[in-house]
Amino acid sequence: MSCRVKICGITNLEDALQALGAGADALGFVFYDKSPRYVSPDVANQIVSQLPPFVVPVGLFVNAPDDLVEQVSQGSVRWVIQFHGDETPEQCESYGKPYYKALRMKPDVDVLREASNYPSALAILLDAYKPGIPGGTGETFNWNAIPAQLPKPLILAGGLTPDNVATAVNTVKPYAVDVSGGVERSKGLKDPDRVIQFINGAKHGG
Ligand SMILES: O=C(O)c1ccccc1NCC(=O)[C@H](O)[C@H](O)COP(=O)(O)O
Repeated sequence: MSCRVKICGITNLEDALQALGAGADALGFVFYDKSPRYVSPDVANQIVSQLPPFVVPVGLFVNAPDDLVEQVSQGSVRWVIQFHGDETPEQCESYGKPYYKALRMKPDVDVLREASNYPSALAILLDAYKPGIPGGTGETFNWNAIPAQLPKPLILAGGLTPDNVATAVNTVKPYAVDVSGGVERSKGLKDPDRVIQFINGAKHGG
């Protein structure tokens, strides 16, 4: 089975449909208002209502208030939630929705221990750590620090690009890869050619 691809930071329908046409499996929508990729719940739910079947829309939150998560979730039964902040396992479970937990690769992080704290997560996403920026850093991290036996499917993120994604997939062998900045033409807008190159690299080695 080839590696799955999540294109994150979708802000408009055109980019969503282009990514799906190129073979994306999941689309990420950032509900963190300090991000240049922020999208409002209304716009995101409007986009999700026009997606074809067999596509996973992923709503991304960073220590968000309950009412924001609920407002988004109630817009469509299709949402999977990606918790990208310091949310506890209890918070992640409290919405009754399937979820991914993102862990940032701080130098001293015990990934196995952290990941095992979220037994109800569908997957664990590993992302680069940059103080003050919770995600979308455009930076890679040391893939050798990823434990071989994670308890959940791994989504690899952080600084992936059309140039390094095939190496990342061959080295780490993740369940899926996740990209934002590496396939943009400007913050929040995707570059169709880079999206195609990235997905080909992830699924077919370039
Ligand atoms: O993308 C953002 O702006 C963002 C902001 C705050 C929290 C998370 C964010 N993105 C999460 C993602 O899933 C990104 O795809 C992931 O961090 C990788 O980003 P990049 O290094 O730009 O590919």
